[in-house]
Amino acid sequence: MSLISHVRKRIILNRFVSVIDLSLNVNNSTSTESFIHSNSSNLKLSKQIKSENYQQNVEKYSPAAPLRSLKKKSSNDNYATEFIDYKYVHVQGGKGGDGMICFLQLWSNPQAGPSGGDGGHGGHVIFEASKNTKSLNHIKSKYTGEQGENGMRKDMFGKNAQHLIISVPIGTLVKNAQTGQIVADLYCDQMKFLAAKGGSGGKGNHYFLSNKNRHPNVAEIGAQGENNKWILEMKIIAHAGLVGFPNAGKSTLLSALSRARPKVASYPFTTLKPSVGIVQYEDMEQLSIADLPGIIPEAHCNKGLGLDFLKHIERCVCLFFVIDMSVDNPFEQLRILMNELDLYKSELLQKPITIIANKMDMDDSHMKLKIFQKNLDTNNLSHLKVIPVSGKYGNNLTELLIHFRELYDSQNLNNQNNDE
Ligand SMILES: Nc1nc2c(ncn2[C@@H]2O[C@H](COP(=O)(O)OP(=O)(O)OP(=O)(O)O)[C@@H](O)[C@H]2O)c(=O)[nH]1
Repeated sequence: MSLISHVRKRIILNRFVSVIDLSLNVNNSTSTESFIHSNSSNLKLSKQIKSENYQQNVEKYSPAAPLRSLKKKSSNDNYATEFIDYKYVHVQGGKGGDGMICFLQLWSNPQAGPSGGDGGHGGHVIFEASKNTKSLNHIKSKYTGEQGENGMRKDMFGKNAQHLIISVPIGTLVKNAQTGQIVADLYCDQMKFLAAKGGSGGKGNHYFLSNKNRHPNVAEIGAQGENNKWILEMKIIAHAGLVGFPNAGKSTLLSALSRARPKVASYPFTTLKPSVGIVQYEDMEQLSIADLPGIIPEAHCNKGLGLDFLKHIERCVCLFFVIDMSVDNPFEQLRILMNELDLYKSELLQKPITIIANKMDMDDSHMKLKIFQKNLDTNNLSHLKVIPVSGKYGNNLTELLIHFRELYDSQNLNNQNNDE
């Protein structure tokens, strides 16, 4: 055994023994060997002893003292990170590498001529649509491309820099920050937009060799990359948008379906901006749902959160109408919602619509649901699928999620993204 491994073994043994000693202090009946042979059972044993000691101490000193627990965050403290649907980005292409000035000196030919290599090109900054990117939250305000490598001696060229690829969600619009003009629509997966060109590499002094100038003492400096300012805007904010009256339970439902934590409260207009949650299926497919601000009659005339809210609906691929089954006339809610959408933009009603009958845990909700469905039949709306749920208690959400996935697969909501 080498000296080092011997010393290491001693250290490990010492540490082990000190753990054993600690445990032995509290339970002398356990022998050292038994610790060595069953280390895991020791841990359990020492934990048990510690908790027994703790109990004793509690009884000895402060029998009435309550155990302090970490303050539990209420769900309302834990807001969803604000959904960002546009970002202002400053992009700078990477600088080209500088050309080299040097002269080759060989033992046979001390003046073998200029041999400075060219600099490598700077990296471009590229926006690329990716189906795995669901939001613009990760986008920074400034990106600079990588710099090209400088040219080297013996005519060695510097390496070109790697391009910097920034992934954005499918359906991102790129706008000129100064004019607001749309310059690109990244509507399908892996579609790219060259946001800033990298600078070209400078020529080394070998490039300037001519009959007149046999000793060029000059080389180019690498060019600066392009400097551009863009606005990235998400055209589509979610696969499905939760549309409903204030207090219908949209935010509660989104929290139950995803990890988003929008603000939930019993007063109307708690949701002022859309928040988006991601639902992940077993095959790793991710679908997004947006909790949209509540709608009230005459929203199309800009009442309540009015046009702002309606603008967001346009950017969802399918619509889930959340109807509160605890109110006197739930069908009236649906009628007003459809009417408002129709008056704002009738095309909105062409989107796939599903009705979520929410608050089914409330008294009379089942009776109201029956009347609601009869009303659908009499108003020629029987083709609309109704899914009864309770967002608060998580009832029947699986059916809703299965329906959402089927809708996605059958209509290929992704393709719809592309067409819009
Ligand atoms: N009993 C019951 N109450 C619910 C249910 N879903 C939501 N609520 C309650 O309804 C109230 C409003 O819920 P929110 O989720 O904030 O409603 P919202 O539609 O997002 O409201 P706005 O943000 O104003 O548009 C809260 O007090 C919830 O606890 C449900 O399924 N059953």
